[in-house]
Amino acid sequence: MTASPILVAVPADVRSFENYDWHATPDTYLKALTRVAGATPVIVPALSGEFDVNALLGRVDGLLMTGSASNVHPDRYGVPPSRAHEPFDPARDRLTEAMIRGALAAGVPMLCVCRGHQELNVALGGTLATEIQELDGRMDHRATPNKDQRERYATRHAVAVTPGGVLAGIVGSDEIRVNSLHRQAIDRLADGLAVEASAPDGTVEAVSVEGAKAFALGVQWHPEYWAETDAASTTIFKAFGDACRAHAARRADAPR
Ligand SMILES: N[C@@H](CCC(=O)NCCCC(=O)O)C(=O)O
Repeated sequence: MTASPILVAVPADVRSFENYDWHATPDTYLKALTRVAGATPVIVPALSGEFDVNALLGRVDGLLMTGSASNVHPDRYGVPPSRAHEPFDPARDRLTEAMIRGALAAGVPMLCVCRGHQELNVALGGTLATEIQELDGRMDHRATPNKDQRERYATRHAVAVTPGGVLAGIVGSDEIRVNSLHRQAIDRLADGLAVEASAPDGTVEAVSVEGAKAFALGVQWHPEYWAETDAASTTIFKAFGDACRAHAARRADAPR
C-alpha cells in the first residue's frame, strides 16, 4: 500500500489586488515542502473566525509559518503602533496565533520562518523590536535593495549555532551562513523559548520551544529559498519533513 502523503498547513497572507482580497503564500515555501520535505502543502486562508483551527490541526501532519513583508501588529505585544511597524496583516496575525498555540498544544510539528519566527515569540508572550538597523551596535539585516529576487536572497552573514541545541543537532555545525531579509527581530525572548542561534550583533536568529511535544523551531532567515541547494537549508526541511512523518505515524496509531 502506498503511504499517504504528509500534509503541512501553510497559513496565508492576505493581499488585495484586482478588486479582491487574496489568501496566498509565496511558492518558494510550497516548493521547499514538496521537493525537500516530501510534504503536500495545504494553504490555509486567513479566516480563522470562520472555521475550527484546532479541527484543521487534527487533520494535518505539520505547520509551516512563512515570512512576509508585513509585521505582527504591535498591539499583540503591548507596544503602541507607529508607522515604523507597518505594514500589517491583522487577519494573518489572528490565524497564526491560533495555529501556533493549537499546534503546540496538540504536538503538531512546526517550522516558523522569519515573520513566523517573530510570530512564535509573540504568541508565547515575547516582544519585537522594529527598524533594528537603527539601533546601536546592530547590523543591517535587510536585503540589499535589488529587483532580482535571487540576489536579494544571496547576501549572507554568519550565525553562531548554540552548541548541543536542537538546531546544532540538525545542521551538525556550530556556525552556518544565512540570508537575511528583515527589519524587525525578537526583543524580549518569550518564556519557554531557547535560543538556538545568534548573529554577531546579538540578534536572536533561531529558537526552539523548550519541552515541546514535537519539532518546534523558529529561524529568522529563509531556509526555504535555497532548500534544494544549501546544505543547512536542506537539512532543516528534511528534519521538518521527518518530524511530520513521525507525527503522521503517531496519528495513524492513535485510538479513534
Ligand atoms: N516583516 C518582518 C519579517 C521579515 C520577513 O518575513 N521577510 C520575508 C521577506 C520579505 C521580502 O521579500 O522582503 C521584518 O521585516 O522583520
